[in-house]
Amino acid sequence: MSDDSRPSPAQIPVAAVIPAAGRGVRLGPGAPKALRALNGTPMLIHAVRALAASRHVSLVIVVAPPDGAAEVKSLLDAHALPERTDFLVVPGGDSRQESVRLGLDALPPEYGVVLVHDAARPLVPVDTVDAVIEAVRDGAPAVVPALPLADTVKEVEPAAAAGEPEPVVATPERARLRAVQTPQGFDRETLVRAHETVTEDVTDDASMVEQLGLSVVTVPGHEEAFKVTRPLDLVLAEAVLARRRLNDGF
Ligand SMILES: Nc1ccn([C@@H]2O[C@H](COP(=O)(O)OP(=O)(O)OP(=O)(O)O)[C@@H](O)[C@H]2O)c(=O)n1
Ligand SMILES: C[C@](O)(CO)[C@H](O)COP(=O)(O)O
Repeated sequence: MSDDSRPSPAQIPVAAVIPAAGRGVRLGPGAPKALRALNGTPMLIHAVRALAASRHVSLVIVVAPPDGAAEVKSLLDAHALPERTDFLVVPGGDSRQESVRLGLDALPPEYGVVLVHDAARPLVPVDTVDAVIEAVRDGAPAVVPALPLADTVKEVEPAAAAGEPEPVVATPERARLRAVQTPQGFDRETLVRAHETVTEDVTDDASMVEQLGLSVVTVPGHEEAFKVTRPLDLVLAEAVLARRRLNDGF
C-alpha cells in the first residue's frame, strides 16, 4: 500500500547552502572573497542569484564571514532577488567544512534536498543547478557536477618548501579523472550524517559521503561554473559576464 503522506520526489523542497565565509587569501589582500565586486556586484550576490534562478530552490542559506553576517544580510536586502525564494544568513566557521555544517544546522526540517554551492563559483548556469537537483530527486544520495580534465595530472611527493622540485610518483589515467564543481547535491539525511560522522578535513562535501561508503555520482558540470580562486579568475569571470551581456543584447 503506497504511503500517500510522503511527498513525491518532485515535491521535496530544495534548499541551497552557500558557504561564503572564506577570506580569499589566494585572491590577494582585500575584503572577504565573497564580498569582492564582480562587474560592480558582490560575487556572493551573483552566486545567490545563480542558485535562486532555479525554480526548484525555495530557500538559500548564506554562510557569511563570522563578523560579517549583518553586512551580508544588508547586501541581500539591497539587491534584487527572486520573490519566490527565502533567504537566511548565518555566521560561518574556520573551515569550509565547518561553515557548511553551520549552514546545515540552520536548515528547517521540511527541506529534503540540499545543495552546497561555493559563493566563489558565482557564474554557474541554472541548467547545471537543475541537473544536480534532478539527479538527487531521482534517488542519488550525492551528486556532483564534473568536467573532464584538459591537463594531465601528476601525483607528486610534495616539496618541503614552495618552488622546490617535486618527484613525480604517478600519472593517473586522465580519462578516469574529473574536475568537480558545485553545487553539490544531497539527500538531506545523507549530508547531515556525513557531517556528523566525518571529522577529518576534506575539500568537498561529497568526499564525506564517500567515506560513509555511499555512492556519489556525477552530472555534467559547466566551464562557467569555475571557482574564483586567484586574481586571473576574476579577469575570466568579468569576461564571461561581458560575453553574457553581449549574447543577451545589452
Ligand atoms: N572558513 C571558510 C572557508 C571557505 N568558505 C567558502 O568555501 C568556498 C570555497 O572555498 P575557497 O575558494 O577556498 O575560498 P577561501 O577559503 O576564501 O579561499 P582561500 O583558500 O584562498 O582563502 C568559498 O565560497 C568560501 O567562501 C567558507 O564558507 N568558510
Ligand atoms: C568544493 C570545491 O569547490 C570542489 O571543487 C573545492 O574542493 C573547494 O576547494 P577550496 O580550496 O575550498 O576552494
